[in-house]
Amino acid sequence: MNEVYQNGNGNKRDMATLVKLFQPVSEKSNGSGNKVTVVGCGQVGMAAVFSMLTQNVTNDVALVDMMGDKLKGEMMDLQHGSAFMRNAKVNASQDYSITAGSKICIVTAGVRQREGESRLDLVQRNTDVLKCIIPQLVKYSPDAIFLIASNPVDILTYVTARFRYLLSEKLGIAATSCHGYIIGEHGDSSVPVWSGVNIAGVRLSDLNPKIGTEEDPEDWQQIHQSVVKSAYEVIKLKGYTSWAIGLSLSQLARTILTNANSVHAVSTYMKGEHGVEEEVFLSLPAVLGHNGVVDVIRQPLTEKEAEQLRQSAALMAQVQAGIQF
Ligand SMILES: NC(=O)C1=CN([C@@H]2O[C@H](COP(=O)(O)OP(=O)(O)OC[C@H]3O[C@@H](n4cnc5c(N)ncnc54)[C@H](O)[C@@H]3O)[C@@H](O)[C@H]2O)C=CC1
Ligand SMILES: CC(=O)C(=O)O
Repeated sequence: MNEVYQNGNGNKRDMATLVKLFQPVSEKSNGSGNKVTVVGCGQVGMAAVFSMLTQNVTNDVALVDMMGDKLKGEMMDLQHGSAFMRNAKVNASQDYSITAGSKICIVTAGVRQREGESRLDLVQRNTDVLKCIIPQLVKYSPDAIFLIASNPVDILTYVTARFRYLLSEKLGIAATSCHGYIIGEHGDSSVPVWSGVNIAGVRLSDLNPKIGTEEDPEDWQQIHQSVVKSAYEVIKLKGYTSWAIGLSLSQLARTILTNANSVHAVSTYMKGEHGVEEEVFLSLPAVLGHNGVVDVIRQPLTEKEAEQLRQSAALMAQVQAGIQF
C-alpha cells in the first residue's frame, strides 16, 4: 500500500489537540521567492544583510537608506565579495522602486538608544521614520512580510536567544538544547516564562519549584535581570548592538522564505490572549511561515507570569497613547 506522508501543511488543522494548541492567525502558504529588502543600512541592517548572504538565506537583496554615499559604499563593498558568496545579487537605491516584488521587507532604519536611554525613549522619533518608509514599501511589495527591528520593538527572538545563552552558561549545556521563552515587551518589562524552561522536556520548575522567584536559593531570576541589562551593557561598551540581532533577523527571514513553520518569539497582536485587554503587539511564541505569523502558541502560564504580561501590555498601551501621528 502506498502511503503518503505529509508534514507541515499536511497536518489536520481541526484535530482537537491542534485546535487547543494554535490560535489561527492566517492561512499557511506554499508560495516561493527570496528577494529581501533592508531599509536602514546601519549597524543592524548590515549585520542582517551579511548574515543572510553568507548563510545563504537569500541571494537577492535590495538596500535602501537615506544616506546615499553610505548606501552606495555598503552595496559596492558587498558586491566586491561576490566571489565568496553564491550568486549574490545586491542592489541599492534611495528610490523604493528597487524594492519591488520583495518577499520580505526588513526595517532597521531610525535612531538607536544612546547610553542611558531606554528603547521606549525612541518611540516618537522612530514612529516618524517608519511613517515615511512603510507606505513606500507597501506600494512596491504589497504582499511582503514585514520584519521591523527598529526600536521600540517587540521582536523578542533576540532577547530569548540571550536568555537561552545565559541559561546554557549556568547549566553547562549548549544554548540550542536549552528551551525557554521571554514574552511581553522587548525591553525592561519583559517576562521570563520560568514555568516552561526545560531541557529535553524536563522542566526546571519541577526540579526547583521556586525557580525564578525571590525565594529561590539558587537565584535563577538573576538570569532574566542579566537579559534585561544585556543591551544596555553592549551599548555602553561598543555603542550599539548588531551581530546577535543581525543573526536573529537572518533566521527569521530563512523561516519565512522556506515556509519552515518553526516557532519563534515575535511581536504579534495579542488582545484577548492571557487576559490582555489592550490593543497591543507583544511577543509570544508564534509559528512563522510564508505568510508571516501563522499561529500563536497558547503557552500555559502561571498566574504570576500572566499578570506580568498584562502589566507589560498596560505599559505598551500607555506608551502608544502618547504617540503623535
Ligand atoms: N530589535 C532589536 O532587537 C534591536 C533593534 N535595534 C534598533 O535598530 C535600529 C537601528 O540601529 P542601528 O543599525 O544601530 O542604527 P544606525 O544609526 O547604525 O543605522 C540606522 C540607519 O537608518 C538610516 N535611516 C534613518 N532614517 C531613515 C529613513 N527615513 N529612511 C531610510 N533610512 C533611514 C540611517 O541613515 C542609518 O544608516 C535602532 O532603532 C535600534 O534601537 C538595534 C539592535 C537590536
Ligand atoms: C538595542 C536592542 O534592542 C537590543 O540589542 O536588544
